[in-house]
Amino acid sequence: MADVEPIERPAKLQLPLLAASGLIKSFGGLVAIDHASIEVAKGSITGLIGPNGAGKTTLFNLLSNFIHPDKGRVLFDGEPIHQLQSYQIAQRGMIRTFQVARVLSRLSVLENMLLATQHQTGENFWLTWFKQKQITAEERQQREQAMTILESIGLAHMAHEYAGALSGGQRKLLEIGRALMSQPKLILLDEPAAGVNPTLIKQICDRILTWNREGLTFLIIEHNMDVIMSLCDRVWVLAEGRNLAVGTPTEIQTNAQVLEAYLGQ
Ligand SMILES: Nc1ncnc2c1ncn2[C@@H]1O[C@H](COP(=O)(O)OP(=O)(O)OP(=O)(O)O)[C@@H](O)[C@H]1O
Repeated sequence: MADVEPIERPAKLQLPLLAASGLIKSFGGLVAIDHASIEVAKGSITGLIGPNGAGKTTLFNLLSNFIHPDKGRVLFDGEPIHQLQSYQIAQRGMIRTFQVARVLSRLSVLENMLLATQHQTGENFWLTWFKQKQITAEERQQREQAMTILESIGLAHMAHEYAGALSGGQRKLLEIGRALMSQPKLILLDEPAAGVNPTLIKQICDRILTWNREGLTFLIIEHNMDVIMSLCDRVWVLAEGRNLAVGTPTEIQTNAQVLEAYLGQ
């Protein structure tokens, strides 16, 4: 019998890492998300833009199940996620950050990083008794991982400072660093450049590009168009809760409807 070539499965490979369709979400009488869809290709840096109040953060909340849609569905890595809690979604590899970075000010920078670690043996009382050696090794490994990430985001020298001492931009970096601790597949970043000085914005963008080259996928909400232009492969535009356009940054930049939506504001 002739050798049989292994069958490739391009269909599976081409599945978007994150795909949402037909999403609707109302708050009282206000339809914040109105039949919106979005796809994030594996390995991409995808942008989500739109005028103020367009529904970007609400869409993020729906994608990560922080709030539940009235209608529509979200698939992460090919699986529906509507029945999962936010922490279970995080365990599957999708982590989000917030417009205002959520760091614990009274904990050190390093402690903030360690809070993010998942599946810790030390969380189980009995294992704590029987597996003391393993816990110590695990904690050491997590501290090393945290310090490596802090190094890469330029915060290693502040590891033992209170997180409350960080600037707004440094808090954003810490939040991204903390997201990396659980080795996600996809990070949803809500305005990583907002309120951050230009030097730090450049540093954040460089880091995002490096992590992306290492295999991490990003979906980014951002008002800073330079950031969108320099980072994104594909950009989705939302206006009044609806999909307005999707394309490359250059296509979006010259799209008449998009310009009108922004200027109309
Ligand atoms: N929990 C809520 N209750 C009531 N209305 C809400 C709620 N969350 C969002 N909205 C409304 O939904 C609409 C979309 O808000 P959202 O914050 O998603 O927009 P956005 O595109 O992220 O805006 P921005 O760029 O200004 O952050 C707005 O009109 C907002 O006031």
